[in-house]
Amino acid sequence: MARQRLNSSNPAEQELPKAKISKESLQHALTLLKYIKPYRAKFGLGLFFLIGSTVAFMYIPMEMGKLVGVATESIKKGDLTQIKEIALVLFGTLAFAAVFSFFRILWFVEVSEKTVASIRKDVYSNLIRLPMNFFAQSRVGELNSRISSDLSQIQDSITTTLAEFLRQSIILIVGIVAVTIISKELTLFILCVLPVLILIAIFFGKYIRSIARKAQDKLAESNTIVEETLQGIANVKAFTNESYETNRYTQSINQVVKLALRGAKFRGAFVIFITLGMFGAIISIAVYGASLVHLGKIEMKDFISFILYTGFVGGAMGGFAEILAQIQKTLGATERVVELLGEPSEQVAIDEDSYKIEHPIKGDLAFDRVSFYYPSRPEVQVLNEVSFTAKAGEKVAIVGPSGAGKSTIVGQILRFYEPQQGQLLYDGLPASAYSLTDIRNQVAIVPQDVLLFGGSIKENIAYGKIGATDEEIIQAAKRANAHNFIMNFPEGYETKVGERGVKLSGGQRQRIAIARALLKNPVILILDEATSSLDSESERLVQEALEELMKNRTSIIIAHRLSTIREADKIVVLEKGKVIEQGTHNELILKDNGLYRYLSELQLES
Ligand SMILES: Nc1ncnc2c1ncn2[C@@H]1O[C@H](COP(=O)(O)OP(=O)(O)OP(=O)(O)O)[C@@H](O)[C@H]1O
Repeated sequence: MARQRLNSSNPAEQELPKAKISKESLQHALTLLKYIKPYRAKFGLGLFFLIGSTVAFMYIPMEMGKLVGVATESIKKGDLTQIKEIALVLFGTLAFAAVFSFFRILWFVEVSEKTVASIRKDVYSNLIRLPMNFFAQSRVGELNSRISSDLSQIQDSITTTLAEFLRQSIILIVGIVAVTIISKELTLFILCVLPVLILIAIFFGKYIRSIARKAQDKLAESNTIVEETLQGIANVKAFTNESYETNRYTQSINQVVKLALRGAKFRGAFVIFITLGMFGAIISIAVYGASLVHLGKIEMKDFISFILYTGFVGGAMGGFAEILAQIQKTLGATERVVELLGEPSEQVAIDEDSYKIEHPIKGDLAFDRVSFYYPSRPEVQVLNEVSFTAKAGEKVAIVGPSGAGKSTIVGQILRFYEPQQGQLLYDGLPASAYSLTDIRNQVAIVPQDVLLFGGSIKENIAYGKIGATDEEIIQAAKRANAHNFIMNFPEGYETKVGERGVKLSGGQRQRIAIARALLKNPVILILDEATSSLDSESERLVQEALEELMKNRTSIIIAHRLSTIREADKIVVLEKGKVIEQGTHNELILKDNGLYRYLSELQLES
């Protein structure tokens, strides 16, 4: 019978959308079957043991009936031998079924774990190679939870749903055959009554579950209030909005209670239905059967077997609704996973060899009339015929108001997106002449917001060069002015950072990122200057480290503070995706009505 979620405080199960059972959805499911293939022998054995244990269980009612018959006779005869024999057979069957069930579970779980592990690995390695555009259009958190719930659903199906489907089918077929052999009359009677009652129970159950789900959703909503307000507690306090938030939470909780109480009424009614309807039906069958026994139409032992088989058949009929729902959910999950596996990925290598540079770049970079819009927003032309060059070893700054397209230029250099028109040239050759991996291996970025991964400082620096030696890491940290502050932590380079580790200041994080970039030793360096300013000591340390990093390589600096780029070999001024000025600081500052001059004056004033 369908599992019920009766109480609003039960943990919220993620309700996965169901898919129609169609040729297409079944084909998707078949695509994933290739992952089971390596374990098909174990899977086959599991199936065999499943059939074995189910058939054994189905034999028990027959023997139980016999036991009752023999018991009646033994009173007359005064002999217990037959009872003992049947008891032995019953316990033997139980033991057989138990051992078979053990192996069935063991093997099904092994097959499902290994199968889903290979699917997980493939999904992840495909996901991580998808183009940026995919991530721009999907919400990463949602994607993550979707994949994990979809894969759990598939795993559940291999372990449980499939087994249950087979088990219940066997029970249903064997059960109906058994009751028909015992008494056609009684079978006809139950086949008229049972399906109707079960259908009512299924619909009733569904309705109750939908109310429970609404209560769950409401509860989740109220939890969001708690989460949001605790995360933004400083805001709540600063605006003295404690009572406003308390009211909002109270209202939300009251709605949960209202829905839960409504659900309770239906649950109560459901219990009435089960008591009167279901048990009433069982009693009716028993009374009808007893009258048949009385009339000598069936024997007592067959009557007992009949009642037991009826129980099994009823259970199997009820169980099918849930199994069908699970199958539909699995087909939905399969469709989404197959879709994800089929997304075209970028041509990047993900094996160890991918770190070898096949086609070295000297460092000349040129934008040649590059026009670009994000595929998700084709109506906004973000770069409009952008052209500029950076010779090997030069420092080129890109400046411009917010939204001018500076970060988009960074994305272009890293080849996150293809321009719709124009091209990028590396050492005079079009970007298409290089593999993506080669370009990205020779470009490094020190971003505005430095993301540190959960792990040690050492691991975070080594991210610039996987497999770097301790000596190389320390050297990079020293050159990045990071060694001293790292050594001030009791655990030095082993200090844990990231979400669960120590919090590093903005300047410290930047120096870690600089060390990372130094270790990567790129030909082209992109500096996305942080907008938030650092205190002067920190600023000096970061600036020094950056100077060290920029030595002997082409540097593209996305500058927010114009004071830092006076020495640049070239400044490219961008406005609404167009290059409107370019030249050195001294050239641009002399331009009357020039945007650079205007922006410089604006910053000087502030
Ligand atoms: N992934 C994206 N998808 C769609 N549009 C985007 C995307 N990223 C940026 N844009 C849009 O492209 C334009 C340029 O953005 P970009 O981030 O390149 O500007 P920016 O000069 O770096 O701005 P800021 O100085 O504020 O960082 C903006 O209109 C922005 O809304």
